[in-house]
Amino acid sequence: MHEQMTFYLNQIVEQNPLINCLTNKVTTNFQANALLAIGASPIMTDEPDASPLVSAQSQAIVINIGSPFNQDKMEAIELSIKAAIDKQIPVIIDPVGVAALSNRLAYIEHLLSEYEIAAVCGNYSEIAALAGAKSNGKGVDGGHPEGEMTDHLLKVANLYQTVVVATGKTDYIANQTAVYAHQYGDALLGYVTGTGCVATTIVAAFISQAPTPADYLTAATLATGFYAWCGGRAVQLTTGPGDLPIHLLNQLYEHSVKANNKKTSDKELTNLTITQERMSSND
Ligand SMILES: Nc1ncnc2c1ncn2[C@@H]1O[C@H](COP(=O)(O)OP(=O)(O)OP(=O)(O)O)[C@@H](O)[C@H]1O
Ligand SMILES: Cc1ncsc1CCO
Repeated sequence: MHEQMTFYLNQIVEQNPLINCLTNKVTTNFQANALLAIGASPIMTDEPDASPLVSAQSQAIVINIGSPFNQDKMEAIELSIKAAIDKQIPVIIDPVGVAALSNRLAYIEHLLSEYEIAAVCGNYSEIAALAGAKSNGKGVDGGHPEGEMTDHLLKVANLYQTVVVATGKTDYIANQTAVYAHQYGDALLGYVTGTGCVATTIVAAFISQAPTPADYLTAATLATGFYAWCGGRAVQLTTGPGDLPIHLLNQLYEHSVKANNKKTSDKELTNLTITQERMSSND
């Protein structure tokens, strides 16, 4: 696990992957800074003319339908997805707001059905909504959906043949056959907007360095583990939500770019382990 984590973190720092984020106006700056902190290269485009061109040159693209979500954005999204898939560039979707708004749910279901999506990353309510469960979400918040989260993840993974990430108290990561889980985060992360959107961009950076699509599950599992682990450590250094993003960005940087520059093994990271939660929907 530690070797794989080091592989992905070093790859990101050394390859400096371009990650095009078609994202929302609330969290765009936080996402860009988090990508820079781990050694990736962010670009935020959501114009129908520019975005597909940038997507075709990127190493991964992020589709986040948080506000604005309008005709221009939808056009940019579909053209970008087509441009990326044409070049086998992974597409990662953050289904913001699908638990609260039926038109967004229908749109994300359309994207997942129509295109080969590398991963879909949302909070509990968003993933439950995609699984057709009663999600109890409010606005863009996570909430406590009915049913078992692992069932919801496996259902979405099987419906759309994709990797699924659900963030919350426990982060779950699944494909059609297995679910992984860890609890490295901290509830304080829920008091800062965009910590889930940032999680998705970190997943995109890791997936951009996956040797093959068969490695997307591992990449997403390592990404969420690394991110939540940095989040948990950041919380220990904060006095509240105000300075949490500062410490989170510092931790992301400390254990990626800075560790890579030192060329010595990051001993603190060796404590990070992630276990398999269950095998398939029949278990
Ligand atoms: N109760 C909790 N305990 C521990 N960690 C948590 C908790 N809630 C969220 N997290 C962590 O916070 C991060 C963001 O997850 P969350 O589910 O809050 O995202 P989100 O609702 O999509 O956020 P946003 O929409 O603001 O971007 C994840 O890394 C997750 O592990
Ligand atoms: C608060 C908010 N509203 C639309 S997008 C967004 C960022 C968190 O999802």
